[in-house]
Amino acid sequence: MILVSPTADEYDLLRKQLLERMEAGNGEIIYDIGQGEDGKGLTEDEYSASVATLQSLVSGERVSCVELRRWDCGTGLVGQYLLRTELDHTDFMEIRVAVVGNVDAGKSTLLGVLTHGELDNGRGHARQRLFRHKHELESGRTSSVGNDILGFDSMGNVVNKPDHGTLDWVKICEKSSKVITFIDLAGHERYLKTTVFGMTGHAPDFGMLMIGANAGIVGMTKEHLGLALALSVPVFVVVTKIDMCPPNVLQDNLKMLIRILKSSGCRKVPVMVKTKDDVIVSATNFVSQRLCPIFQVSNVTGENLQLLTMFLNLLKTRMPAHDDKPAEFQIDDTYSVPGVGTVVSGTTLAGTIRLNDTLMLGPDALGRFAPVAVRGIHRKRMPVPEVRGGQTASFALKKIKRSQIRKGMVMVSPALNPQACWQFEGEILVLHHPTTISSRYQAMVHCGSIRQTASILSMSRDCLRTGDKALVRFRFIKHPEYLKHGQRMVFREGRTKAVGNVLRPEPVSAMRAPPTRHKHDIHAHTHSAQRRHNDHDQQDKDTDVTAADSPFEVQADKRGAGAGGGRRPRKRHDKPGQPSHSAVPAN
Ligand SMILES: Nc1nc2c(ncn2[C@@H]2O[C@H](COP(=O)(O)OP(=O)(O)OP(=O)(O)O)[C@@H](O)[C@H]2O)c(=O)[nH]1
Repeated sequence: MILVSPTADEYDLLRKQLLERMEAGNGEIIYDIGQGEDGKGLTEDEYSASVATLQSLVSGERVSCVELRRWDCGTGLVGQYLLRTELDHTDFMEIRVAVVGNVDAGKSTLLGVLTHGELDNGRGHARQRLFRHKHELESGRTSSVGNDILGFDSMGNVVNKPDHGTLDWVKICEKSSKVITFIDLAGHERYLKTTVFGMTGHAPDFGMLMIGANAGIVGMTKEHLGLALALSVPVFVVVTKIDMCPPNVLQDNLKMLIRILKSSGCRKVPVMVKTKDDVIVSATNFVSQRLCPIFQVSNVTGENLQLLTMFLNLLKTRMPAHDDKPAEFQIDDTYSVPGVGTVVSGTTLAGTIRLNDTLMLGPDALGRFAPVAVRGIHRKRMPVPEVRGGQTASFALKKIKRSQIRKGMVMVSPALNPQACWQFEGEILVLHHPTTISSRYQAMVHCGSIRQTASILSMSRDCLRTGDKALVRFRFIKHPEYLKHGQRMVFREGRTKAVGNVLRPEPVSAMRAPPTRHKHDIHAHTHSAQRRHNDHDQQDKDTDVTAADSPFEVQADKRGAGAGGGRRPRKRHDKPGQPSHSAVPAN
């Protein structure tokens, strides 16, 4: 009610609170009108007066104010407004969405339709623009991690305007207040390594799980959903091809989807998004990770695509900027650009990196870091003077060969005195393994943009089966890496999958030779870990997210199966994954 006719003091207080909220919300908030302390709505006049006050509060602040919805709550009018900062043309908010789902679910098609604003013909017309490799064009299958962008202005309008079928990224970024980067991950099992790399190395804020309406939950769908859950990436589902699916098949597949989402392995609250109100409610509650909005769309008729677009416009990044901390940038790709030289792309995990800053690049094969100057910065191909935590970028580097840089390396502030490690201790949970894992077992560690085989030196248990959790000491087999406590990791090889956290990197002196392989003792941890594990020493079945039947256990800790086989609810032990980015050629 205070918005209706505030006194001068109240007005100042409202303005102060609003600007604080805008800052805390990284330049964007949803403002409620009419829901006063008495719980009553407003009359028409009161509502208009409140909106006028709100507009006056943000005037002079370069903030857009757009009505999202207004409705009668039974006792009067209430409404919600999107307040978004109008950024200057070199800056924009950045949201990364990993696009996953089985082959032929329509991933590339949906991205083509969303970013080019032109519907598909059902025979692969829209996806043509997105393919990056010749063999993809021929087979229609995505094999590499691709990126596409969708820009929204401060009013929430899409700014993508293809010119003769091609999009000018710089123009999109200049006009945008918010840019959604879609990380199009391969759907085929053969490219699972790429998919996992995309999910860990490109730091998605959200996962968009695509399902073909008539195919339903097939192939890699569960695997991809499981991966997103394991990495604590909130997921929304887009069911495509509703134009060509018989209603009974669609209903059966939706039922199956809901059953899986609600199962003890997922513990999600599915929400069918059918109206604008559903979009606003789901978008505003989405970061909580519990909610799983489901959209049913057609890329051919365009049905419900406007709801999905509105949802994307309202998404907010999950990645804290930490821009007052020392700079940290993780490299997920390298390029050689004629006339520019070596270019690296990746994600700024913390701090602010400015043109001509000198950062420490490493670790090399001996674990060393070398100073390197940043000669050019691009965000989504647009030259910018600086990049902040949470943002992806490409840097042009001087006097360094591309061959000296590999994915997984970092560029960090010299103040961090970075150390590489050959070995580290992690706590892992085995999601699936056909038999048992023991010491010396080797598999690929994915951690941020690091992707390297590591072998198990020792474990807090003799062997590990599906569903087991343990402290494990790993050693990289090729070169040392830069790791940090708390980083999320995936350990996988074929159908074997484990997820966990890095607990203790073991830095080595940069110049010392790599340690020889020997079994290390981690008995100090063994007893307490063993005690914990005895608690939930349990069944080794159905942790496999690829299992075809019944609810699956993605988080796998199937401890606590009570009498009669019922499972008690359990706590997620996961923390949000470490961020990263999408490989964007700099020029
Ligand atoms: N009728 C109809 N066809 C669609 C729709 N969405 C996609 N398609 C068609 O489905 C086929 C597969 O779509 P893609 O976009 O290549 O599928 P994908 O998931 O990207 O496949 P991968 O890149 O191999 O992972 C294409 O022929 C599309 O034209 C839709 O909503 N309706």
